Amino acid sequence: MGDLGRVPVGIIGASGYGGVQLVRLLMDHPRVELVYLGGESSAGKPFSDLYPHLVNLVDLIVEPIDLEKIAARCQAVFLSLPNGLAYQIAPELLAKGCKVLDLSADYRFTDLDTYTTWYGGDRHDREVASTAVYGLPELYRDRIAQSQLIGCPGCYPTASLLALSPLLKQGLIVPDTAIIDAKSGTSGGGRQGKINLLLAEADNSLGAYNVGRHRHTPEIEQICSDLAGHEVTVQFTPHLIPMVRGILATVYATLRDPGLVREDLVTIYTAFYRGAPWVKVLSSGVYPQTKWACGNNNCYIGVEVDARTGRIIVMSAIDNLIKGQSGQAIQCLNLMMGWEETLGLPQLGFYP
Ligand SMILES: NC(=O)C1=CN([C@@H]2O[C@H](COP(=O)(O)OP(=O)(O)OC[C@H]3O[C@@H](n4cnc5c(N)ncnc54)[C@H](OP(=O)(O)O)[C@@H]3O)[C@@H](O)[C@H]2O)C=CC1
Ligand SMILES: CC(=O)N[C@@H](CCC(=O)OP(=O)(O)O)C(=O)O
Repeated sequence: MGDLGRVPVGIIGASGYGGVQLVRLLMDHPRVELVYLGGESSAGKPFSDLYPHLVNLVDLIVEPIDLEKIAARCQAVFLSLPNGLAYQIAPELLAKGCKVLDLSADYRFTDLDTYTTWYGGDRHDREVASTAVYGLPELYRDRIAQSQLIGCPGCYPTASLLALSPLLKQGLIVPDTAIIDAKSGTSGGGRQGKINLLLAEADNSLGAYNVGRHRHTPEIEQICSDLAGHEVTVQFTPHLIPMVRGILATVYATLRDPGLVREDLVTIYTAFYRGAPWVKVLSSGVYPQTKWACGNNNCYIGVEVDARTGRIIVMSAIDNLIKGQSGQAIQCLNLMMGWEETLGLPQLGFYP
């Protein structure tokens, strides 16, 4: 234990966008002491050299990844690494008594064959992986609280699943009619240099990518199937949009009962998310903007019914780096530690 009952926590992969967002949120968390930041190419550098605006605020130096030392110092460890690394690290940390929150895809799948089909690799950690819980608190709050290993959801799945869950759980839509049209800011691609994320490429441009084959599709389908109680397929199309932060997912599906109107759906969504402090169901006729979610841990949801086509349209807006990543992981840590689910997380962001 650190001082004054604070829990010592570390981040492996602190230099990336997810890592620095975790640093910023954990710095202000009242029950956490940030004691370790780890990395590969950034190891040895003061963290404030990587992010100079944090000078005098974060005085930690990025350290090499030595699991023995990390486990001796940390009670909980966030892994904010590219896919395929967490499963080489998490088993040892867990064996040494750490709680592990992985932000990559490594522990999101109940079926590891699905994982290897989409992500490759050779999983030797099947027993450990079977103990992981999908870190979407709005759906798996109790299981997260009991777990030592959390596979935090991807950013697109978070926005998509929060939009779809009430419909699937209550059998309100015709199976397999869900279409997810989602748009992400460029920070979703991380801080590594990628050509499509250059300003000259992304600015003034909007386009789809990985159409019909994005790796978040099986992740979304896994949770949809769990909610519906039968296999569900979805049509998911991601787009890169010229902004830095935020995701807007617009979800279309055919209603089983064409008599349902917008007000019915608002009532259903409001009831479903009662007790979920980070989901804001908007009033009838109000649709979310990504700007509202920017810098906070909220997911804003607006619903509409088109009586002409018999379809429901649900719009869901999050900050990909907070509710879609670091904030959600901290929400899970809060549950694992038995703290308030809202502790240390921002209610307000940048919007006036
Ligand atoms: N960006 C987003 O909106 C979201 C991202 N995610 C997931 O979160 C994870 C982190 O994403 P993000 O922060 O965007 O990624 P970045 O590319 O910004 O950062 C990657 C981090 O991983 C570290 N790293 C890379 N290779 C290695 C290695 N071989 N060994 C050890 N450390 C390594 C880097 O450290 P160093 O600089 O020291 O080399 C860096 O800190 C990914 O799995 C991503 O898919 C999930 C939801 C949303
Ligand atoms: C804009 C952009 O490039 N977004 C990323 C999604 C980031 C993410 O959530 O990825 P993980 O599932 O690996 O955690 C992408 O489409 O690959």
